[in-house]
Amino acid sequence: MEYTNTVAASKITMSQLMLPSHSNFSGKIHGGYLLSLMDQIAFACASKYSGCYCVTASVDTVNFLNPVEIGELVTLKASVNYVGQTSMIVGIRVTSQNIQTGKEKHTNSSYFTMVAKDDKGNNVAVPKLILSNLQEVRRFYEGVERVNQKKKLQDQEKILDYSSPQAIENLKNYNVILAL
Ligand SMILES: CCCCCCCCCCCCCCCC(=O)SCCNC(=O)CCNC(=O)[C@H](O)C(C)(C)COP(=O)(O)OP(=O)(O)OC[C@H]1O[C@@H](n2cnc3c(N)ncnc32)[C@H](O)[C@@H]1OP(=O)(O)O
Repeated sequence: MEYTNTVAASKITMSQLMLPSHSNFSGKIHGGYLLSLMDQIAFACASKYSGCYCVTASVDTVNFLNPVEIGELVTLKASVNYVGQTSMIVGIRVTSQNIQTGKEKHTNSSYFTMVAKDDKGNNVAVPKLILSNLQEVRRFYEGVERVNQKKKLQDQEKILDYSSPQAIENLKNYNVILAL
């Protein structure tokens, strides 16, 4: 029988009350703490989907859209959006709610690439992803695009000769002073 799983089966929601011990010097919740929560839910989501221990291979841009206050309830939602052979892209959305007023704000979103491992630490194949609706199809194609963009960026980094006369000349378009 084919080794499969659904997006729905990968879904996880996690909520946590923000305590004073999670705050930074300005009294807001520390961004690093939120990143750690995002890594935890990415791990849980990928492990739940694949049935394996998983490691974080990469974290895409994480924008901090709104500060989180002490006493707010932070909720993270995650699902597997894309699978390769051994990797999975987990989409994560973070919101924060003032419990007294009920007012909710979107604080972060990001995509974590997780890789499944076997007991010996070797990368291992993940289940084929069953896409059950058009939203899941859209998210899958967004994952395809992320993988392609990353490959393109890696190729460009290999091609760029930063010491070429053109590259040196081009620096005048930036806010830098060349002092070699
Ligand atoms: C025993 C039970 C205990 C339970 C206890 C629970 C504790 C619960 C605590 C929870 C807390 C959270 C826990 C989080 C888990 C960590 O925090 S893990 C720590 C941080 N991460 C690491 O240490 C990973 C270290 N790196 C590696 O292991 C390997 O380099 C990697 C990332 C798996 C890549 O494997 P590789 O063999 O070098 O490379 P390769 O075969 O080219 O790539 C394999 C796949 O990864 C993809 N990939 C590789 N690099 C990248 C990249 N940079 N970007 C995107 N994709 C990539 C490839 O495209 C490929 O995808 P597929 O085509 O197979 O789908």
